[in-house]
Amino acid sequence: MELQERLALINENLVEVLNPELIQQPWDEGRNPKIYWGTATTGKPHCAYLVPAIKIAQFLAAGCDVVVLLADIHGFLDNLKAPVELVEQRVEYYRFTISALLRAVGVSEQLNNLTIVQGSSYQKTAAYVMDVYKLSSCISEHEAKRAGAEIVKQSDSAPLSGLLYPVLQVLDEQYLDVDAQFGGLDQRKLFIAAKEWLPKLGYRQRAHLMNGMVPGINGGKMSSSDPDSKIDLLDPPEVVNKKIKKATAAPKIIEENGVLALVESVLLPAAALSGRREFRVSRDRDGLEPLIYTGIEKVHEDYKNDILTPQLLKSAVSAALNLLLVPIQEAYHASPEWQEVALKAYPPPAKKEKKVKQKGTQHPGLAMRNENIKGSGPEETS
Ligand SMILES: N[C@@H](Cc1ccc(O)cc1)C(=O)O
Repeated sequence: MELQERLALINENLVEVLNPELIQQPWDEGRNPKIYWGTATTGKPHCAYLVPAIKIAQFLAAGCDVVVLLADIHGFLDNLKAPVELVEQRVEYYRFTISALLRAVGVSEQLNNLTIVQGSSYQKTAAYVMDVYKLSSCISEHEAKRAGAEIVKQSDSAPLSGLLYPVLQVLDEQYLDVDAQFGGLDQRKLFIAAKEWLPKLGYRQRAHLMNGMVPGINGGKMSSSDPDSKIDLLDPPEVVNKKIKKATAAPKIIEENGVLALVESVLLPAAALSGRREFRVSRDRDGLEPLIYTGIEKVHEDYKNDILTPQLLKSAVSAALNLLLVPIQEAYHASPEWQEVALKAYPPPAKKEKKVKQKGTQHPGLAMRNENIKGSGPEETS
């Protein structure tokens, strides 16, 4: 592949790249650029994870070396989104899910230029920990807070660990020995911090590659705590169909349309990876020829003109998404280990006892017992 072709594949669908020259430089020096993507092992990965998975497939296809970081320590640094006692199971759940996800977009795990690394495997070494202390002493509390503002959950009584979160993420670039970090646009403040902070310890700056955020299927932010705003990778077809049917997709309006966003950032690029960039909308029910799209521009145009109606769009998106999820769900159902880890990593909420109406003085102490039952379920994560 020509260099220009490789760079085009790396940059496809990215919204911003900082220091792009650092991607090309390794090739000039006769080696492959090494790019990493990190994910904190918190809530169950959902459909939006298809976006980084597709980018990773493209980086590999362009001849880059890729590291996927399962950031387990980050999982609890951020407000205990993954409670400490569940962290190990969450990493295993992510390992199964991310591997299946990558296979679903055509990445073979046998590739020797793809490595999956668990954060705690090196983030507890003496050298790394010493660098955490050193870096913490050269940046201000304010800078650490600003760097994590869009990623770390903000609250009035935020734990100190939220300030360490960006420090560790920045050091990961050095310790994973990469040329670039890839992530969503929400990582931007942290990426800028990495550029500024690494040289303070005498380490080199890295390139940063950012993809746009995929809106939730309700048009707003995709949130793990609102099950209707996102589609779980293991949601069976009927659930996917139901969620998409309920999704916001105003006729003729392409802005904030989460269903159209799925076509643009997931379905078309995934189809391209499998060899044919095509999004097909069946119109059998109306006895018409299918609409076949090879790019998002025409999809938008037809949507604005109501040739592609919300109803047609939704059923085509459901069908294509379900097809993409088949291999992931097959892998899950074929793996008792994965199923077992799912239960341990995300224990079903403890059943709440039925609240009994207080009946005056005949039942003393009841109010207090009911108070104690409150909040006994496991942590909600996002
Ligand atoms: N900040 C990333 C996770 C991450 C953690 C550590 C890293 O080194 C890189 C990425 C997220 O929001 O999911």
